[in-house]
Amino acid sequence: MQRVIVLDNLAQEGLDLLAAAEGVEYEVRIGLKGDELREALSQFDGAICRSGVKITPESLVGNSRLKAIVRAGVGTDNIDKPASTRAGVVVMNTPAGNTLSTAEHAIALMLAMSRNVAPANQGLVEGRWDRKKYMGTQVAGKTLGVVGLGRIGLAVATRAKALEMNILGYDPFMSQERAADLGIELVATVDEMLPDIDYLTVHTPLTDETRNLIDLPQLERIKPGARLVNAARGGIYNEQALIEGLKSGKLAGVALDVYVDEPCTDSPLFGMEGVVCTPHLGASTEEAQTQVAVEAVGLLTDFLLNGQIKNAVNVAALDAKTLASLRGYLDVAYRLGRLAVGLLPSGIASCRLTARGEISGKDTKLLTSAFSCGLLDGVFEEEVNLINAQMLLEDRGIKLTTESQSGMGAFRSSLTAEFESSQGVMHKVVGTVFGESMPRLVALDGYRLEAYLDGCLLIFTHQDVPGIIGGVGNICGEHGVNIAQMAVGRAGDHPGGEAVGILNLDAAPSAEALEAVRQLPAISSAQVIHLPEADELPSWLQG
Ligand SMILES: NC(=O)c1ccc[n+]([C@@H]2O[C@H](COP(=O)([O-])OP(=O)(O)OC[C@H]3O[C@@H](n4cnc5c(N)ncnc54)[C@H](O)[C@@H]3O)[C@@H](O)[C@H]2O)c1
Ligand SMILES: O=C(O)CC[C@@H](O)C(=O)O
Repeated sequence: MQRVIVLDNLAQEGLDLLAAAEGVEYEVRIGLKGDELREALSQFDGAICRSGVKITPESLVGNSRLKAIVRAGVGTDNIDKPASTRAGVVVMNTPAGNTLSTAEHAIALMLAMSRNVAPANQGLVEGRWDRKKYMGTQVAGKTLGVVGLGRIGLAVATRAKALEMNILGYDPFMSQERAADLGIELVATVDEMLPDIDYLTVHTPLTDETRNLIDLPQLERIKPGARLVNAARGGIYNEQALIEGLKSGKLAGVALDVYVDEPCTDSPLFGMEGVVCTPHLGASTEEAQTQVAVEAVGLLTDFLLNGQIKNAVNVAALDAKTLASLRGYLDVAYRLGRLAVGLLPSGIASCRLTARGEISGKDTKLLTSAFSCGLLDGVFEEEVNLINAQMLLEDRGIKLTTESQSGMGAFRSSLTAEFESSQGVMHKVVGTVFGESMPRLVALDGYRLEAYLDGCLLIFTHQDVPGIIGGVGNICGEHGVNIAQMAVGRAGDHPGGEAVGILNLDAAPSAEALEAVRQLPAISSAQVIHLPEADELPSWLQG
């Protein structure tokens, strides 16, 4: 049973879907923080939240169960993404469900601010008929600056055009042509638009570039009497600068839905003339909440039940079809990682994974992650998976590079892993898939062979002389160890040189048997490496 925790208010339609999902059970626990949140998260496989709960690094400490957090909404700034990735937790969001509602809210704030809707209403509530006091301003014919022309920014621009406003836009990821098609005049910097705008609205995420995008220096440049709207994220406008801009008269109005610290119930901006504020209501419509809740539940159940990753913000997308088509090679990559650790048990400093043939056109990042999982499995208390493996490898300073070569070589597809210890000991192994799903080792340190890539492997190097296989086979027989398959490989086509042998054994040989193999004349080294059987594979590899 997959257990899901709902950490913020979620529309009933989403909860109904969770209740109906087979193999899933859920609990709603709102308002958690600190130790309570950490303990709760450790008992669930998936979590759904909005912007209320804060998923901090501390809240994920020691958590080996949680696999995914889905944000029912756009902004994931309340979820620590690096900490989630490190903990192997995929973070997904529902980016489109609340676009129109938020755009409408930005427009509503702009109009309410222009026509003094909030104070005029308050005047009536207090018994005043103040028709002179609340002289407004018309938006038609005015210029609106839109910073951030993504989903919401464009929806705001379209609506503002319908209100007969002129639109100046700024977004480094928008082309002149596309902007012109939408009737937006694109400018090269925010500074450039400031002297020309009557209204400004921002629709970017809060990042290092957008934090304090509008501060005192920008207010110097802005057209006197400008009105500012923020329904994106608190902090894009510097709140202190807004206060000073209003006090000096440089700004005629400010409309905010979002704040630096939320919840925010006490701000010097509240009650100032020209200011209208709402408590983060952009997405608070029945339509938006139903849509994001339904989408969030779909994303989480698809992931927990089928391994499908969509709308992830900390890892690449992974649909069920890609996962199925790659499963055989993910398995080989994982096993080559395990084999690498077996061959270099004292530690690996760097490795290179090369995908050859048909597989080179597939998602090599995923193959690299699977190989990294093989390298690190069992090293940490937490589960290592496709989400966190590469980051954990980087944390430990292990260099891993990936290459793709479209040429096929001897196999339609193969994966080559080369790895080196910090003492300079190197190995090179090549794996492929036989049939649909049979992982095979087809080369070891330049020796061509064909060995199973699972269970117990007895690997020995020897002089290529008669009697070696017989000698090793006799020792196994004497010690009651059954040989499932054997493979020998020589470096070139000529006998008599160095060779390698691999026996796939049904059980691990005793230390005594291994020592007896080592003592055979012409054997130069022998070691036993355990690779996982099908039922020992990590959950993400089990189909
Ligand atoms: N008030 C609410 O309830 C509410 C609801 C939904 C979304 N939001 C917020 O609205 C914002 C926009 O959401 P969206 O769905 O449109 O996101 P989006 O990803 O579709 O668009 C963001 C745009 O910002 C642009 N951008 C990034 N950095 C920029 C920069 N330095 N300067 C200019 N443009 C930059 C990007 O190129 C992108 O086009 C987000 O911060 C989101 O969290 C708020
Ligand atoms: O959950 C909410 O209501 C806030 C939504 C909004 O800030 C978002 O980023 O999607």
